[in-house]
Amino acid sequence: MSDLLITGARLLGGEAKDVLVREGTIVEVGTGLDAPGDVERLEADGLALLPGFVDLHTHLREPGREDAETIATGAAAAAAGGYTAVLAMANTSPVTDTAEAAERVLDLGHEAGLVDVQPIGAVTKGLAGEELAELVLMHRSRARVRVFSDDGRCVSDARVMRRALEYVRAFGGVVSQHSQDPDLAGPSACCHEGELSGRLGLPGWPSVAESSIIARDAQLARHTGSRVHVAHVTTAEGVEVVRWAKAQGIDLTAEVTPHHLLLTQDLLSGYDPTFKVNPPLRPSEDVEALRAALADGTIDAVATDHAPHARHDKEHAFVDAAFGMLGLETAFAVVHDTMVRGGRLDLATLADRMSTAPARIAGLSGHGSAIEAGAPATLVLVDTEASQTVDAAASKSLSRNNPWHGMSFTGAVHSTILRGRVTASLQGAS
Ligand SMILES: NC(=O)N[C@@H](CC(=O)O)C(=O)O
Ligand SMILES: [Zn+2]
Ligand SMILES: [Zn+2]
Repeated sequence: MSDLLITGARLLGGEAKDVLVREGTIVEVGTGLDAPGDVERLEADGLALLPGFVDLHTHLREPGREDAETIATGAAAAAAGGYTAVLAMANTSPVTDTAEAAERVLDLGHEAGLVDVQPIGAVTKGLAGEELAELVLMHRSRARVRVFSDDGRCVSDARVMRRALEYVRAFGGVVSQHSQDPDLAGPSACCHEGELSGRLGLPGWPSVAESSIIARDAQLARHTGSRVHVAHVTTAEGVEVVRWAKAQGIDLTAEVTPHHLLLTQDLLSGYDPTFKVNPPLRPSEDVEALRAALADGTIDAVATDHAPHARHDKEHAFVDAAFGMLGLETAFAVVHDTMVRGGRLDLATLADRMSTAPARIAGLSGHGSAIEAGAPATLVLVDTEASQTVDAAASKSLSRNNPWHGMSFTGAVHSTILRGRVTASLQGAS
């Protein structure tokens, strides 16, 4: 591998520096650096250099639904979005509930070679919510699984959740919970419960279905001395419970999606299934609470919940369409435009929320590191001035359920670098 010299990049949006990379590792950060011999140059004047993004919540559809996404196409979308690692949710077919299944996902990620694909293990066998999956064997496998989730479904049985937390505590694992009390918000609930759901005649999904599960899980985390991560928090009530739990010293972290940071429930009035997602889009007061919580650190991380779906699963009447939207390629633009240009976050804090914090939550080494000599060259260059209009047809994803199509944002990923290798660039992957 040739050396790589990145010149003139603003580190975390601050001072301009040159970064010299050898054998995938940063060897020098300074000014006026030069490298003799075989060196690939990346002129980064005016661009900002951040640690590569880490997505705690990605749905790749392999195995089982390779018509919607494969590990290779999802990895390409991730690299285009500035990601250097993604955690692949377990709700595939078959479910990632064994050591072999987890190793298979890991190996397919290696073959694709564009981002580190770290499998998430199911909490329960077949996501059925009853019998625990092979948590310890998945952890001991080559995949070293540390994050477990039945995402798509809530681990609603408190006894099962308690036992899962006891098991993962032994090796520093974490349970990522899809917080949706199925008795309060059943499988057809698809619109925030309120005046709008009544007017549209759509089954309601009340905020308390989220906040009550977060509260219960916080209590279980305290009781077991274990760790819970709240997937896709979407409501002001949910944020309030997360804030309370942290104030008690409970080991709990939370993530928010780009779509819940920007889009609101009003988009549902046209019954366009592109905007059908679980949990549903919420009113603007919730969006405001989520932005404030991400800014003040109550919410630790941004996670995409990238959820590709084939046309024939999405193009139905609203109530019958699949839940979920694409997110990997647009996450930085949406978060930058909403939070950084919105004056709520600086670039260094964005890097924490999109890289350092998620890497820490997932226990993923080699990602989210400080940009200094000795660290892996796992980085993203972003252009904070570039404006772009999203074109669904240009996506690397196999699916087209893109709620951002036609929208314009300021902020774009310029190049993604995984251990010294450019995995995506504005000009296409090299
Ligand atoms: N978010 C979604 O709307 N859908 C996810 C499942 C999930 O994250 O709950 C999916 O797998 O399609
Ligand atoms: Zn979910
Ligand atoms: Zn999900």
